[in-house]
Amino acid sequence: MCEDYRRTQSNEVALEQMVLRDIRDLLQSMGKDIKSYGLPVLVDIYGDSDVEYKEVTEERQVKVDQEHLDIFSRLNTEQLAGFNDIMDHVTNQKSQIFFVDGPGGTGKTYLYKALLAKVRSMGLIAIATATSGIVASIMPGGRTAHSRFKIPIKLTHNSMCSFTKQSGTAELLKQASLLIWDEVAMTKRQAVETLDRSLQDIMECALPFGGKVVVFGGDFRQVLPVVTRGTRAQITDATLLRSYLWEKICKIRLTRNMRAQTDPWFSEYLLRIGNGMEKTIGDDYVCLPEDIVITYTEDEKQVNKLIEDVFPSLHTNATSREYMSTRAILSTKNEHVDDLNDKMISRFPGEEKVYNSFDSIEHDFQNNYTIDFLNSITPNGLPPHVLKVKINCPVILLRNLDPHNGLCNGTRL
Ligand SMILES: Nc1ncnc2c1ncn2[C@@H]1O[C@H](COP(=O)(O)OP(=O)(O)OP(=O)(O)O)[C@@H](O)[C@H]1O
Repeated sequence: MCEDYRRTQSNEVALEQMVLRDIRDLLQSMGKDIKSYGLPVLVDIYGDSDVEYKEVTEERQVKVDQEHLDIFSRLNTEQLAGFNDIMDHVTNQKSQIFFVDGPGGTGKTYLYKALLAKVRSMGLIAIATATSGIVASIMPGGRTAHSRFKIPIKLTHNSMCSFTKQSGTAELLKQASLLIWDEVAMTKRQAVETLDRSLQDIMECALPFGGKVVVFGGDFRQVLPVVTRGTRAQITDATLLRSYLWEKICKIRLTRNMRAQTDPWFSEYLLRIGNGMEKTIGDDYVCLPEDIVITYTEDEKQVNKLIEDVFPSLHTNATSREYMSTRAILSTKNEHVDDLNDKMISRFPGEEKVYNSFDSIEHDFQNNYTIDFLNSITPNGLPPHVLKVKINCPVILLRNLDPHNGLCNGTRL
């Protein structure tokens, strides 16, 4: 960064300020504050107020795609009813919370895109958020809910979002006509309740979310909030379903699977599993139909068959974007993912580049953890000690590097 600026700026002090400004912008896009990192002081020539209202300017600059405006004419009956109801509340500034309830593939994201485009095309502010960075990046101007609303990591029954009433975030929220939060089923209800309290505070209005039109979406058949070592009852208790807000929410139900339209049997089968209606063995296991199963054997043969079925003729197709972006092997455990990655990368054509991580332990004066041991473990969210890559092989980010430009945890490149 510094070297880039050095070409046009020789004054060291000015150079340092330019780099600091860039770092501040990057951190701000991830909802963080440069002041927390002990860096040299940034002398802001524009003054603090300009910086704070950057959130509003940025939001107003989100482009409205014609393609997203055109979605309106393609909405199915259920989506259209939801769209009209929400837009009625937005245009008439009537306070309401909605929950778009639909199993995977019923067009929830499709509906949000239509709403965002419509509200923004009217010159109003619509805020798009999701619980995970990857889903947030699918919506134009999308950000994770935690970063956009500055929700604290540690939540209690009376916690508040960490923005002040005078901040740019507060100003943005005050001006917003519509707030969307997707994948809310994965979020602890305390996070949603924190936003409710904070909005009531900044709007000085005792209505839910300070009188805003808020659209939640998600699917309780999919992933639920993570409660470390939590029991089933504790996990259920952490969901929005158990919040005081739930009964105040207007539900919009989507039932028509738009993704699997060509395979109605599969979409109905998925729905039966999600609704707990498919026969189970023991408590949790469902019986998969034989034609979608590769029988397990101890040797490597079946894993190789799985790879060949999903990635046929890999050598000839490895450089095809269409081929690589339309297939994936999912696994429930990281150790299986590492194993599959190893096999896939050795099959992938091209020269292999190997990168090793540098691991060390702080304050381990007795040398309890040897380097070999550190190298042998792959903690959640970190790549393995030996990372092998090849030109054109897909990679998935494990960090939110630049969410504003779509580089989030989970982005596939
Ligand atoms: N009315 C529609 N007309 C045509 N295509 C649609 C319609 N609604 C949704 N789709 C398409 O169906 C697919 C699934 O939609 P979408 O991703 O919005 O579903 P979702 O409910 O958000 O799914 P998930 O819960 O898995 O994220 C997408 O490819 C989308 O473009």
